Amino acid sequence: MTRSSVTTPPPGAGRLQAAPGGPAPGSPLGSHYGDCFGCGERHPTGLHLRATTPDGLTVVAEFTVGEAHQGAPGLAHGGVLAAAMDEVIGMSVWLFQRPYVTGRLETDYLAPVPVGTTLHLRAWCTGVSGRKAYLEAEGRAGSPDGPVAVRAAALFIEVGMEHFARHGDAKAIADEHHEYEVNP
Ligand SMILES: CCCCCCCCCC(=O)SCCNC(=O)CCNC(=O)[C@H](O)C(C)(C)COP(=O)(O)OP(=O)(O)OC[C@H]1O[C@@H](n2cnc3c(N)ncnc32)[C@H](O)[C@@H]1OP(=O)(O)O
Repeated sequence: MTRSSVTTPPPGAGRLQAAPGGPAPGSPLGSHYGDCFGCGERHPTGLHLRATTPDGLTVVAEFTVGEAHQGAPGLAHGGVLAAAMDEVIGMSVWLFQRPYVTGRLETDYLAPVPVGTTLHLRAWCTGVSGRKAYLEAEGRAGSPDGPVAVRAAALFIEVGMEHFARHGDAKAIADEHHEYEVNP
């Protein structure tokens, strides 16, 4: 991965620890919002990522490229592939058990991805320093051992739930996240 200094953990950064109350190894990770383009089951043309954590520390998911995801005819749009990277990395909020948002996302495209291809996605955390979490992801074509078609490195920033209430749809957040206190 060609990552920049912004997405490289600084010396002394901590490692991701399994959060108390976090998902057990083998658990499915739910959608954080039904209308999310990345994971929402209600989104008509979204990515419909379904994720699990094999070990409580990493996230794996699958995304099948559809007609609605094309850039060049018959091939996945690069922005859609970046969205898949963002989403599988973003699923790590379930491991942290705290809300984070993307601050920076860097993507390497290694091979074109035809419509109909299932990308096997994996995301892992490379370090945590204060509010900053450093994460990477890869998408392999066809199988978990297939060729790497896309890679990403990201800096995520921890926010409070009030971030979503203040800037977004406070009622939708409250409806889908009863376990959090939201103070718009
Ligand atoms: C309910 C759960 C929902 C989960 C959703 C997951 C969905 C998937 C992930 C997404 O797509 S999130 C949507 C896309 N991202 C955004 O909309 C974020 C927009 N940006 C912001 O809201 C703010 O810029 C942000 C919260 C990230 C930071 O603002 P703050 O005022 O809270 O913090 P600040 O600007 O002081 O930055 C904190 C630190 O992070 C650093 N930082 C922030 N953004 C950065 C950036 N882009 N590049 C490099 N460094 C960055 C910043 O330099 C600083 O470093 P230091 O502490 O060392 O000084």
